[in-house]
Amino acid sequence: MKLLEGKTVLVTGGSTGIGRAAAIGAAQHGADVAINYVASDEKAESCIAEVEALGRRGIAVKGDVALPETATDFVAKAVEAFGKVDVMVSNAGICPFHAFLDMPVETVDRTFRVNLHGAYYMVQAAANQMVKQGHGGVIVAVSSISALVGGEFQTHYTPTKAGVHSLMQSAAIALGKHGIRCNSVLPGTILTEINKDDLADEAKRRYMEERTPLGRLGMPEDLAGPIVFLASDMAAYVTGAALLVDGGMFVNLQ
Ligand SMILES: NC(=O)C1=CN([C@@H]2O[C@H](COP(=O)(O)OP(=O)(O)OC[C@H]3O[C@@H](n4cnc5c(N)ncnc54)[C@H](OP(=O)(O)O)[C@@H]3O)[C@@H](O)[C@H]2O)C=CC1
Ligand SMILES: C[C@H](O)[C@@H]1OC(=O)[C@H](O)[C@@H]1O
Repeated sequence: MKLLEGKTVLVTGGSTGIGRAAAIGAAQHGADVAINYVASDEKAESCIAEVEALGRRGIAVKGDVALPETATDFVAKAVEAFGKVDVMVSNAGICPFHAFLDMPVETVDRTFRVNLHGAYYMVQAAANQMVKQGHGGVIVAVSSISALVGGEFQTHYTPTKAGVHSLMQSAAIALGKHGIRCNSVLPGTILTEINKDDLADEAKRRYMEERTPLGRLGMPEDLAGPIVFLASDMAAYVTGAALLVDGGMFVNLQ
């Protein structure tokens, strides 16, 4: 059964990792897809090639989500190509691991601007388009298990993920009257570019695997199903919710 037949789905940070898996998952479920990305031209093109190989339409729009104009431009280009926006997956993010006491101001500012300001601008731009269209819509934000727990080298990152989680709760209230649902997914540790260097440390990787009741770290594709589900009518009465997708890592105290 195809869950997103005829829908237009926008994904930020769609060139690699979780965003790419969400874009391809949406296309597999019948959606046309627009992705945003900031640097990886070839990877963005190859994502769109995969979308088109599935018989769906796709466009890639380059832009830094930290800038508000990237959001309005992304939405405008998607509307130009496909006529509407049904779903926004706000996913783009960075996590430059660094110790707390000597954290550079620039690293803090950039992480906040990309992960939190970027999500805010994208969600707002998509919501304005959905309100204008007048037939509701869906926003799914990629938050993190890190919205709920800390990380020694993520003191600049975890507050942004808590912020994204909170943004979805408030947006669900602000946008419910327009028929727009807002939810977040909270991935655990998923093997992507964002943590390639961090998990190159064999001992750390083994420790993270052992903390996971399902016995393995996540793959980007593990997020595609939950994101497609939340974007679909199967989740028609789900808003303001947060779905952990972490192999059980969060509940594993002892
Ligand atoms: N991997 C994990 O364990 C977890 C990840 N997450 C979250 O998932 C999201 C996706 O990360 P993940 O797939 O792991 O990492 P990746 O590094 O594989 O993907 C990040 C994506 O975001 C894009 N991006 C980065 N900065 C910007 C920017 N300024 N403007 C526009 N696009 C940008 C990248 O584009 P480009 O390739 O062009 O640089 C890329 O498409 C992030 O929000 C992250 O916080 C949450 C929990 C766990
Ligand atoms: C980048 C980390 O490996 C990843 O990001 C998160 O949000 C979680 O903390 C994961 O461990």
